[in-house]
Amino acid sequence: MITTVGVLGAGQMGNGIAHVFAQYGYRVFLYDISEAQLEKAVNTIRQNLERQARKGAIAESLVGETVGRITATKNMADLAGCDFCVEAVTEHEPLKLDIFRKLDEIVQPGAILASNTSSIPITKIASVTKRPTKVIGMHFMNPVPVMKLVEVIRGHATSDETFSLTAALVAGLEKEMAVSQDYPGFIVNRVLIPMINEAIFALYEGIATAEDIDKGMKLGTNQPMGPLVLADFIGLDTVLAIAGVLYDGFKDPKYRPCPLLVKMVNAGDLGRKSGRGFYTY
Ligand SMILES: NC(=O)c1ccc[n+]([C@@H]2O[C@H](COP(=O)([O-])OP(=O)(O)OC[C@H]3O[C@@H](n4cnc5c(N)ncnc54)[C@H](O)[C@@H]3O)[C@@H](O)[C@H]2O)c1
Repeated sequence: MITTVGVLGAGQMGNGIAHVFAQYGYRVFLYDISEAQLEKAVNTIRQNLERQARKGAIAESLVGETVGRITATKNMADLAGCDFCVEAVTEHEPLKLDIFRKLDEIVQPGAILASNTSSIPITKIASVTKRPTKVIGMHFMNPVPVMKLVEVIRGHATSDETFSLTAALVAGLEKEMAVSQDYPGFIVNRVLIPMINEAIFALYEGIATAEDIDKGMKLGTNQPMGPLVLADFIGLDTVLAIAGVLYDGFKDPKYRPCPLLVKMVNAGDLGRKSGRGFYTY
């Protein structure tokens, strides 16, 4: 039975994943290398729960109870007793492989190790562990407490048991699952990132302003937000990393990241999280 969950990475996804598991009664260990990120994550979770309570979505008493189930830690060894771990550190393959190598050594052998990666092959992540049958992709959408979908990705070795337990966990969090095979970008980012990248090309080539590109796509195709606003929301470093995985994975020039995206990431304009991207925050 899964009662204790480890979440690795306390950024925008990690805090949302910790929030949802804790809200549904799981004991959560939230790990990050950065003290500041851990502090920010716990504050964000509290504020988001308070907002949910104000809207009447959850009982007032759940705020303290939920936050109380989360232990923030800079020590990965605290995750040793977890039954299930979800990794949500920066989208950088060597970093993820390193984290999974360590996690595999630390966490009890029966535990499932999931990755929230947007695009890095689950099969490759699983290959650095001694438990590839227990490694799976569990790709939450941003913001996690709000978005209904979890994309579940089966690596080459993922067992039926691991898949069933993960599927049950998704249902228990009252989310919907879309199942993908393990190919670059899975389902959502295979379709989404080329659209965002094309919107950035449209801006780069002077076809229209950012505002008009977003207005065109928002009102013209009935999307809740335009692709450049969405890119700022996701984080331009993450968008670039996913575009790079698609480009490398398929070796097809149609996935080449727009030079403007590369330049903005080099400049540190990462979108909402840095205060500036295609828009200023
Ligand atoms: N942003 C999105 O919309 C979105 C959506 C779905 C999935 N994802 C995926 O979720 C993951 C995290 O993305 P994010 O948007 O939360 O990024 P983020 O930049 O907000 O957070 C990343 C966190 O990882 C931490 N970190 C970096 N190196 C670490 C290490 N060695 N050990 C522990 N923690 C470390 C950082 O301190 C930071 O808190 C990525 O794989 C990304 O592709 C992102």
